[in-house]
Amino acid sequence: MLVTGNDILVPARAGHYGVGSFNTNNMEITQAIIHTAERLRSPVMVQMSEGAIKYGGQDLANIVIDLARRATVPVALHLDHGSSYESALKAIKMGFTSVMIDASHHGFEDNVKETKRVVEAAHAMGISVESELGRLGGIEEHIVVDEKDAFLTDPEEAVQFIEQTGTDYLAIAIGTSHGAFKGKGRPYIDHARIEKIASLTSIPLVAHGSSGVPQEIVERFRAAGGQIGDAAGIADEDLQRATQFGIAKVNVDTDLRLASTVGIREALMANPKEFDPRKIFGPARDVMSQVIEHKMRVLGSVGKA
Ligand SMILES: O=C(COP(=O)(O)O)N(O)CCCCO
Ligand code: NA
Ligand SMILES: [Zn+2]
Repeated sequence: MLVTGNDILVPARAGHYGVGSFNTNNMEITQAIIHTAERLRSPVMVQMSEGAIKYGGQDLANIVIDLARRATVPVALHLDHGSSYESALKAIKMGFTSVMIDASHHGFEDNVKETKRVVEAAHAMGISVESELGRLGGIEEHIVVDEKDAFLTDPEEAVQFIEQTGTDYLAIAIGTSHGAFKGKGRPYIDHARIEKIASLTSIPLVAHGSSGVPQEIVERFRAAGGQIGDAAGIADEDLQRATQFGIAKVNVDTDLRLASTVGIREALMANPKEFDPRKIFGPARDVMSQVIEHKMRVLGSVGKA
């Protein structure tokens, strides 16, 4: 069933488990996400970035909404990294049940102002809101935040921000970053900071940049002709620990990008004569399902629906 982000995340925070919020850009990714959630009896969030909306538009949103409506587990459709009030409202008009307004690149006051505006409008329409305080490293889609500007979320500021905006859930910067290169080897996750913020707040917390970049997938990517440098993601045990202490929504995009590309490359390498798209995109769906299953088990959301 199609539900709001709060319907999924409030129980997750209370139950000390995480729920994956997976980015989609086409039908096969959407099927892998929702069918795996149904098979494992797991709630799930499907998210589209502004780039995905540009790429697939209402066509893609309708695929998600229809699969979500027919799903036997709770599914929310979430706008990832909404960059403006207009973008958030447009997504709600498209049928999204959860929207992020990411004004984390502004100063505190402007972030509060921008976020508050979206919260008021979204709540008037029964839609949940995610906002962000603090800056991840890596590339935040439309913003390049290099190491020195990347700053982690201040716990006291988080309390103020939540009170002043009414945000339903809050993305915090705790050491993760977007993309396949999250740090030399194992990225540093500031667990003390997560636990401090969680002890001062009661709303679901969000971890961006939470792909694990499994080495097995990276090796298969290279073996099938892919080129990638020293890729590293968040360790399973770091993610497990974070979900025990307040992280309820966990964003995953890179793992699906790598998994789908592995499926496609392996299919084409195995049979150069193949040109049936079902034989090329089908394997992508299968590899993504395996990666999604692993993530749901790590987060503890299996059987929670
Ligand atoms: O936080 C994330 C996903 O992070 P990750 O790159 O670790 O999958 N997202 O918000 C997805 C969009 C960012 C570009 O990938
Ligand atoms: Na998001
Ligand atoms: Zn993100």
